[in-house]
Amino acid sequence: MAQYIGALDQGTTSTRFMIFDRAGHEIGRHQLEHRQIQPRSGWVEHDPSEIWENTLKTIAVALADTGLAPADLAAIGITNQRETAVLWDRLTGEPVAPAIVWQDTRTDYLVARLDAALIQDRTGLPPATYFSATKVQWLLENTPGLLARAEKGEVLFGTVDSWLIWNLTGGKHLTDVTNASRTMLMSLSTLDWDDELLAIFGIPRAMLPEIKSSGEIYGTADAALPGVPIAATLGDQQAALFGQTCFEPGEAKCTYGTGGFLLMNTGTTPVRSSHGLITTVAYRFGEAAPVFALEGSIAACGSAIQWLRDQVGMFETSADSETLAASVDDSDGVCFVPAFSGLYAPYWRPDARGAIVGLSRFHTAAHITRAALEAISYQTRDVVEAMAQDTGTALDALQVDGGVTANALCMQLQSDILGVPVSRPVVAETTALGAAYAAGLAIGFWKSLDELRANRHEDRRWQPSWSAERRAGGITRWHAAIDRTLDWVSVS
Ligand SMILES: Nc1ncnc2c1ncn2[C@@H]1O[C@H](COP(=O)(O)OP(=O)(O)O)[C@@H](O)[C@H]1O
Ligand SMILES: O=P(O)(O)OC[C@H](O)CO
Repeated sequence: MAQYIGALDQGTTSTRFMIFDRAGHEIGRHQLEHRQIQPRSGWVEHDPSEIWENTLKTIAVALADTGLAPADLAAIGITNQRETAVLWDRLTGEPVAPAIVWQDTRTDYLVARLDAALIQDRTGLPPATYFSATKVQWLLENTPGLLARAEKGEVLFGTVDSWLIWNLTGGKHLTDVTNASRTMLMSLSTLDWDDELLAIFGIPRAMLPEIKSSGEIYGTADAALPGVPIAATLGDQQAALFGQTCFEPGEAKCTYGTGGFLLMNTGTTPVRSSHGLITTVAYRFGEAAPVFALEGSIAACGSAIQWLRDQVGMFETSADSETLAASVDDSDGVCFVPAFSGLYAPYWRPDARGAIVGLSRFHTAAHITRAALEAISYQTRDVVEAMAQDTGTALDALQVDGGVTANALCMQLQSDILGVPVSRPVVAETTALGAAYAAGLAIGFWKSLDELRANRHEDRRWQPSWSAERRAGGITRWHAAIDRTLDWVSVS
């Protein structure tokens, strides 16, 4: 058998192809950013063709840089930004519209009309612009002739995993159950598309992909990787949970990328949240029982840093945020709530918008940047609290990963604000690693979950240093700042 497994990680900001060996060590990678297209306030789009072109380039360069051939890969796994909706023409394979990205809020008026109890009960998701269903509905209602073509099966829908599999295999229309669970169209009890939901959103079944498990051979990649089996697909947050080897109920991780996502494995029984969390599918291998997770999704995490960098111009690179924030001892009472797309978990307030409060003439870019790092940590604390209330178990440490965890100050603040240790693994690219692990397990490259667990090694651990009084004061001020962001826009 070939000695390596590949992972294609198509994230909100960038696309990367990574290659791992049997010990879970990274052998090589290539990564390319794509454009964040924001034609109007609240709209966020990606160009599906650009994403596909970047996919081909990252695969080619990663192979060239490592001197490997496709035949050296035993399989690849795919992992992707979730919820983002892509529609394309079945005959030409061309996108029929820009992809509507998970952060996009243009469909808030459609969400406001939904029966929240029905949606939540059927899908495990609180109705929100975040999920795919209203994005597809919006495209069908606002593109002349599209609905008629979709009804005839001429126009297809998929989340980004489906788009990539379609292109990699030359025309298979599939998704996996973790991605399907984010569309707001799948029943959590049948794990199939739900006819009543399809009717509510006006989405023809003919345009939907077939729902497969997260780990099985879907086909071989004829483009870019001739002959290599595609053996796993998971949404990126579920892949990170898997890559962090959270295989047992109660094990959790938090990934800090463009958004922030805390997932806890809840075993083979879905746990319903009473505190603003999502019930989602964590993974399923073949016909085995599905494993579920509780998730706290935070809309803006690294994107708050990107915003200060790109829109406001406070620093040159994301890494500079750490140096700038470290130049002051604290945020001196400044709070930054990056509710750019409203607030997700545990608040689910589409009417909220971002705010920086507590400013005086004394404050500088350093205080605001430090407040952004604190906000990432306070938002995470809010979902950790909700998780503790739902499960009755408090976390005794937090496993972290994702781009923002390169920021040691942010991780120290996270430990201070949570009051528990924060642990980052040696392989911080746990999303890609999780997709590789799932693919490797599906083809027998790795034999057991225990073998994968033995590969996890801690790189760095941060210990809490704040007094309980300081922590309590910070949390009170954070919640006061949250209150000031609410009721800012009308969503009906
Ligand atoms: N040193 C850093 N400090 C703070 N934020 C960072 C740092 N490095 C990267 N980021 C942020 O991390 C995000 C990218 O993380 P990544 O895990 O690649 O995200 P995604 O999967 O969403 O594309 C960006 O928003 C970037 O601004
Ligand atoms: O691209 P990321 O890592 O920010 O993840 C995006 C999530 O999948 C959205 O639900």
